[in-house]
Amino acid sequence: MKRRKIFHEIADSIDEGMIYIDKKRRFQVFNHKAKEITGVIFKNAASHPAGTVEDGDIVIIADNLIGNDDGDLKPEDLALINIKDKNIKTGDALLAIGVYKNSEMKPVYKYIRGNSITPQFELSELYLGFSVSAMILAKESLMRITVNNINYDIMYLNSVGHMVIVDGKTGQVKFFQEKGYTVRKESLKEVLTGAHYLAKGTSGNELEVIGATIEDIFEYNDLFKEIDEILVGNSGGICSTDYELNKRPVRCSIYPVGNENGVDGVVLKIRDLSKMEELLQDRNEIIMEMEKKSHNFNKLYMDISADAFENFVGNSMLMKEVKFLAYKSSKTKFNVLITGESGTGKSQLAYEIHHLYNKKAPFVEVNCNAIAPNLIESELFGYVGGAFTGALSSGKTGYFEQANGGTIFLDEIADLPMEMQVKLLYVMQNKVIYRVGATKPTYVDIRIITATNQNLQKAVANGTFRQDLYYRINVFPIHVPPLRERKSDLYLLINKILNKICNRYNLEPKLFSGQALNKIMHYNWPGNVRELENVIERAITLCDSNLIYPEHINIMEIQPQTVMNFKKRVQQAEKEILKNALKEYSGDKQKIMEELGISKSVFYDKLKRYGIK
Ligand SMILES: Nc1ncnc2c1ncn2[C@@H]1O[C@H](COP(=O)(O)OP(=O)(O)OP(=O)(O)O)[C@@H](O)[C@H]1O
Repeated sequence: MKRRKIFHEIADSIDEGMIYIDKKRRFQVFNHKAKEITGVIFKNAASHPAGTVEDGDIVIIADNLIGNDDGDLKPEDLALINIKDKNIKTGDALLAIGVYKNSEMKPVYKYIRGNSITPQFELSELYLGFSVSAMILAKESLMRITVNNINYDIMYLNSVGHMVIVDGKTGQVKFFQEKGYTVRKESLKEVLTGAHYLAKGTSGNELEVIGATIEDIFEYNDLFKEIDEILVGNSGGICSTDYELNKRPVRCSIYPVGNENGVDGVVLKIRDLSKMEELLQDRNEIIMEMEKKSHNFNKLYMDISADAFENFVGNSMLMKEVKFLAYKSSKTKFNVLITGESGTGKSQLAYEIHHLYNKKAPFVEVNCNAIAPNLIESELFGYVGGAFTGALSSGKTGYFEQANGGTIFLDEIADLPMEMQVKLLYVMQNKVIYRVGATKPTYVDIRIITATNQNLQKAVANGTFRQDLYYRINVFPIHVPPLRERKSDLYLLINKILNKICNRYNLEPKLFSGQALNKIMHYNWPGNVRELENVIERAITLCDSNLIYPEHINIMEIQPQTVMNFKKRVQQAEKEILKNALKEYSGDKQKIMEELGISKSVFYDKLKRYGIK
């Protein structure tokens, strides 16, 4: 017994969260630091005794996203403080002061659609003689409720419902929200609807965790799934992996304890990552540092300047090879053929080659597949005035002339019609073009880069692509490998794309939470960088704060595009649009129908078909 007490005291003296879970999934050790990190106990000076909300108490609420991280609060629940406003919707941000279960006392409140919240959203009142205010500081991710000049702050990552209860007669603060409300079962909704809350700041009323099971204390999530795997011997433990616990970011290491007969339990070590944004920032900087070093390495061996390929990231061996070839080809005017699956970065690479060669010269990109066959000649080579019915009398410059002195990039070259293939070959051999209807040639000085996701050799064998043209364009072939063959590039790509999209939409920089990053890194990306880009763009649109969570990453629905027929793709896009609209307009169906311009019957039919609730 004595030994056990000493052991607990030692555990409490460690400045790192330490928990031991036995084979029956019960907590046997839960040291002081772990209790602090998970919110079982508090370090704050402020305190209040245990109790419940009572009629006549003043309730002050700050909630940045009704229905999220507040115990699933519904706008109707606000009737408990006499707010019966049908315009308040789930997803709104709300500040409110009212008296509990008193239909005489007028509440004061304001609300705003959650996604349009201002940097400082504030409500201040002299309410029943007490000076009270509530505010949401979105930039600082801070909610502050002030009662008689004392601040009750709560930081949030994504969203949280903050509440302070004041005794209506004495003005004493009876309850304030703190981190760890989930383990203590003290969400805004639970306490507002009468749940008993524990004391804070006094040791007598501490939540009892020793002997409790995982589910008694926490919401089951990926961390506990991993622990269960280790307990049954399916996994050997993990080191420094980021998870969420109580909606708080934590970094965990899990070690199995046991002998040759099996696992007896696990030791879980946790570190608070509330300052995770800083950590992620640090991590990004380290990666960038490594990237720079690696560029320097390249410089030594390949003479590639440090800022080359700024927008074409990838440090895997395969990508180094691609960059090396691209760099070499940029030093010459050879025709380059870039092959690779759809969305792997062929167009981007073509631009990089051009840019390295001469960034001031024109770069004209043409998708051979996107121009109607009867227009392709006049689009590529232009025409003289009156060349055909409907032609401009002044004539028109074609893409080749526009690219004169620079690069023309012919994407999807395999789709160039046969008769145009002959003309292209002529241009390549003679460096001249003929505008449609012209009798005199125009000289052009152009580098031609072509790309395809098809097998051109096969096309030659099938007779759909000219062999002589194939040899002409294929002087310098570069193959861009699919993502599945260069997984180590994922991290760099994710960060590059994230910054690119935030810049494009003029958004504050965003970061991935540890689990979000895990999710995106562990998905088996088939081959497509564009697909990755789409997922990141969607996650950015769905995420309201500057941290992206796993639920914003919709990858289970992605299917390799090549095996999806047209109808399926349309259905997937429809489903996506509906889900995003429901989120954006907080479920306001009337508004969504108006915005999307669809009738009620079509709207409900599609909701039903796609199983959207
Ligand atoms: N290595 C990379 N670094 C940064 N961004 C990349 C990289 N590769 C691709 N991208 C981005 O992914 C998207 C798709 O790339 P791109 O359009 O170049 O693919 P593609 O192979 O030409 O596609 P397709 O020919 O099938 O239309 C682009 O937005 C591009 O900027």
